[in-house]
Amino acid sequence: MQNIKDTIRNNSKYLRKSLPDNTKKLFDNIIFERFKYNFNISQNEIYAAYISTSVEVDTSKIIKFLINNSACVCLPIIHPFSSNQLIFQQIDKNTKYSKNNYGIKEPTLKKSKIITSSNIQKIIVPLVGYNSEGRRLGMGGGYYDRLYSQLSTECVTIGLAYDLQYNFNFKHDKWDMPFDYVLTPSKTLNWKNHDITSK
Ligand SMILES: Nc1nc2c(c(=O)[nH]1)N(C=O)[C@@H](CNc1ccc(C(=O)N[C@@H](CCC(=O)O)C(=O)O)cc1)CN2
Ligand SMILES: Nc1ncnc2c1ncn2[C@@H]1O[C@H](COP(=O)(O)OP(=O)(O)OP(=O)(O)O)[C@@H](O)[C@H]1O
Repeated sequence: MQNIKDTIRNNSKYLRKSLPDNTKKLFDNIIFERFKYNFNISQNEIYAAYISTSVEVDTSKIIKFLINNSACVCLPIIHPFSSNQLIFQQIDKNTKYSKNNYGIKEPTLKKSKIITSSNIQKIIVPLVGYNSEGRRLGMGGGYYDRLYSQLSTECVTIGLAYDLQYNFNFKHDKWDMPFDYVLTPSKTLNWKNHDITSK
């Protein structure tokens, strides 16, 4: 039997998929504008982002913007043997890419470019759903939950989402990643002083 979290996850995935292409493009642009408005990028600031799939908020403009503004940008790679762990790797114009087991594009592993997770200053995170307390529901692999305990306490967590990804019924587990910000087409949500006992 499916548990409640999986049912909510499937429902949010279904809603996310239902956005018409042109609406999605419009929303992605608004979220990009919101990102530029809310975050001042300093030179060499270490940003982690993700390469979006066709149903996720498009990150391509944000990544280009960060690079053009001299941030250090790193992207996740699924660890080749340590299960459900992510490695972050700095990208530049010479970076080669391959697809992981889920068919998601990621940088091809190059040891000299790995960034230690505790050095990430701001992290842009993919999500399936979020709740009113700013907790994240992901794809179900626990990748970002495990990562969270490796991040610095100063690291700013930023979710990018469509408004329909808000889920009133999602009762988070204690390990679910807390967001400092979630940017949606209609709002910039900000949770200050998260009451987190798991970190
Ligand atoms: N763009 C992006 N990159 C990411 C993540 C993400 O959510 N989005 N991840 C966040 O953790 C990690 C990959 N985690 C994943 C965990 C499970 C599935 C998965 O079950 N995929 C299904 C099909 C997708 C679906 O059901 O919609 C499959 O492969 O059968 C995919 C990715 C790392 N990179
Ligand atoms: N810090 C952790 N250490 C070990 N296991 C964990 C940790 N966090 C979560 N898990 C395990 O990972 C599994 C998936 O968790 P969950 O359903 O919350 O994933 P998710 O956040 O939706 O996925 P993802 O982060 O990959 O998008 C759960 O069975 C949970 O027990």
